Amino acid sequence: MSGDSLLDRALVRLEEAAGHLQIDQDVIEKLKYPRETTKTRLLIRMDDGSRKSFQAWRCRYDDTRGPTKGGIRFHPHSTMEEVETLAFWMTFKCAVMNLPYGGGKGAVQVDPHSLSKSELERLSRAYVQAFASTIGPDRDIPAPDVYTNAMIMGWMADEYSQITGQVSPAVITGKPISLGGSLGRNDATARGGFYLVRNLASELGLDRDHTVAIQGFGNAGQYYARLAASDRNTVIAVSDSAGAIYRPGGLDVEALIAGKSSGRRLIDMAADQGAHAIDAEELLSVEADLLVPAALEDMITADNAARIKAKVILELANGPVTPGADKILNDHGVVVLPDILANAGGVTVSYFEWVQNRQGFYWDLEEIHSRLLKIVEREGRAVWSIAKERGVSVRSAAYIHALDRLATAIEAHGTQSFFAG
Ligand SMILES: NC(=O)c1ccc[n+]([C@@H]2O[C@H](COP(=O)([O-])OP(=O)(O)OC[C@H]3O[C@@H](n4cnc5c(N)ncnc54)[C@H](O)[C@@H]3O)[C@@H](O)[C@H]2O)c1
Repeated sequence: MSGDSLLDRALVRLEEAAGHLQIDQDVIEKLKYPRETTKTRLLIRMDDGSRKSFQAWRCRYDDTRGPTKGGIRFHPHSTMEEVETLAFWMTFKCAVMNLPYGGGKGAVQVDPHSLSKSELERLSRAYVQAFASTIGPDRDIPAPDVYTNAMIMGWMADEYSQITGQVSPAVITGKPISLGGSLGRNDATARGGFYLVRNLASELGLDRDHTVAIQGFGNAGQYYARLAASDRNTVIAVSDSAGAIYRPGGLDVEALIAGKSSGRRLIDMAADQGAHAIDAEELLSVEADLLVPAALEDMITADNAARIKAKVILELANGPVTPGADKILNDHGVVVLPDILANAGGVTVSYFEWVQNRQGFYWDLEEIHSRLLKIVEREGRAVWSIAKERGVSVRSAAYIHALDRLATAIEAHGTQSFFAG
């Protein structure tokens, strides 16, 4: 665990948490490595008749607490190590929320924007053909991640049903509503984070009308902006991959969302909003009470952490703060609400989708929201109490909470597998 890869850095959190619990070394040994990672190349026919192949992976990191669960990412820079790290985080995220799942993740190394819609469909179906015996409603349940969406999940569910000869909507979550998707999945990640902040607001020192800066204006970022604005918070800065805009008096969130859906970049909307276009990096250091990273990993590092002025960071993205940055933020009194808790609303509503598919009875939106609220408040409070009682960061507390559950489950499974091989 001495290296500096993404997975090494993720494992630092495991070691830290283990130091606070009386845990058998066997448990740590089991959680240090993925259970299985399958790598393959997907060969598809392109529209011009040529054939092209793409590297693809599926990792089932740990299934002690239930079938593995985690999204599929389509990204040109995806690597096996990234997939395994994301699967590790999913293992802990499901445990923090007490969902009956282990952690998994998948990816295809592709720039999906370079494919036509029919090429994208062939690639999505090829993924399921390749991993048909890995995934399954009781084995491994994918979902959307960066650059994948409900349409892709619909194609994948359909392909799986054709292969197995059965309608199996519970094999995948994040599907279109017409194919068994759940109400409330679209904004679930942002909503979970929003409920967490609202519930802990007085402990965090955030007033009702606090100011917010959001890095990344995709699914998670846009929905967070909308929820925050509707609760009288003021969204003062937002960024996408092209740059950031800042208006101390507040931005018109709905106009920005409408502009993004018609393909405009945020910086092109600065003038309409009376906002300044600023460098993407500058967004991190604006005078906002709450900073919401909602883009990609490793955005807040030891190089820029000291410039952050926010009191609280809500990690809607996975892994946006490096361990080096964590230390600086901690020293500066910035509270980080960690990804495995802050963005777990998405997997929680995915869990609701799976439950509804299996029972064949569908809930209304009010029921989804109230069940999500209950789980976020229960686990958020539990994590906060651990942080206060033990005098540790909220991140360490979330890992301690999750590791305790994982260790109990690993021990409950018994030791037979230790002797089998
Ligand atoms: N969508 C979910 O349900 C969900 C659930 C859990 C975690 N997450 C995590 O949230 C993050 C965002 O996911 P998403 O679904 O919103 O993705 P998305 O693709 O919809 O949006 C990503 C956004 O980040 C922006 N971006 C990329 N690079 C940037 C940079 N350098 N600076 C500023 N902005 C940049 C993009 O322009 C885009 O606006 C990821 O880390 C993902 O793993 C998402």
